[in-house]
Amino acid sequence: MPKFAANISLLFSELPYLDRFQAAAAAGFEAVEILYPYETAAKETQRALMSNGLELLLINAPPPNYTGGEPGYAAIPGGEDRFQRDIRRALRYAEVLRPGMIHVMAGYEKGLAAQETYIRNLQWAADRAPEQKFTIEPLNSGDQPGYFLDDYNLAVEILDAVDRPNVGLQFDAYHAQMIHGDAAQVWDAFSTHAAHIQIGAAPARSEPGTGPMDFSALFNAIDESGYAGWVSAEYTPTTKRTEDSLGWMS
Ligand SMILES: O=C(O)C(=O)[C@H](O)CO
Ligand SMILES: [Mg+2]
Repeated sequence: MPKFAANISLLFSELPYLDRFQAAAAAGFEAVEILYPYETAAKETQRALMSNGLELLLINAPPPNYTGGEPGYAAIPGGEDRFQRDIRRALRYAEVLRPGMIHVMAGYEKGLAAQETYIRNLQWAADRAPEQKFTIEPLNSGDQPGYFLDDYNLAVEILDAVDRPNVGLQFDAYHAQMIHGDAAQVWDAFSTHAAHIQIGAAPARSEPGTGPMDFSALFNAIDESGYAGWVSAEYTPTTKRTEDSLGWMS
């Protein structure tokens, strides 16, 4: 069985932000992700992580409030200055919070110029912080119409062109299923590029077991692939209390 982490932007969101850490630890999690930690002073989040013995796996860049709600500028031609400011800000948080990874959001743009911009910006980020791991994640176009990175083949093309050891693929089983129709097949095809895994059940992005996806088979495939990292639960629980949605873990 893979080791499971909790994305506390979605899980435990029935609780105030700072209370989610204790709830995650009490539910047995040893690691968490926070999509956007930027509204709280980094020291406060650091205290919450440390006092609950939690490892921080991942944050996103950029912070959506700071950018006016846009999910990223990495693939926006002409947005390079903004992108660099975003990454510097994320890195300031990362200095305190020490996330294993920063997911770099691409933004809404299509075409060759966007692709070239994305590659150059990712190289810039990777070279600016060579000790920091960065990820890119395809998001399905039903949830994110017009988002640049909407396909796993494209993600690998980008990673090959970026060609930096500290930039990898974030495999999200929910998005993989929504984009390509079979998350397990996507895992088989792209697992060698995976730096991180997130899970949620299509089509509602709910807990495993609530849709047609076969998570036992997927977990077996993940184990068999030799992937030794975390598998982070990133879904909206169908239950009132997140704890009541965790039956799939056993
Ligand atoms: O939507 C997802 O699956 C993500 O992981 C993004 O980070 C959303 O912010
Ligand atoms: Mg995800």
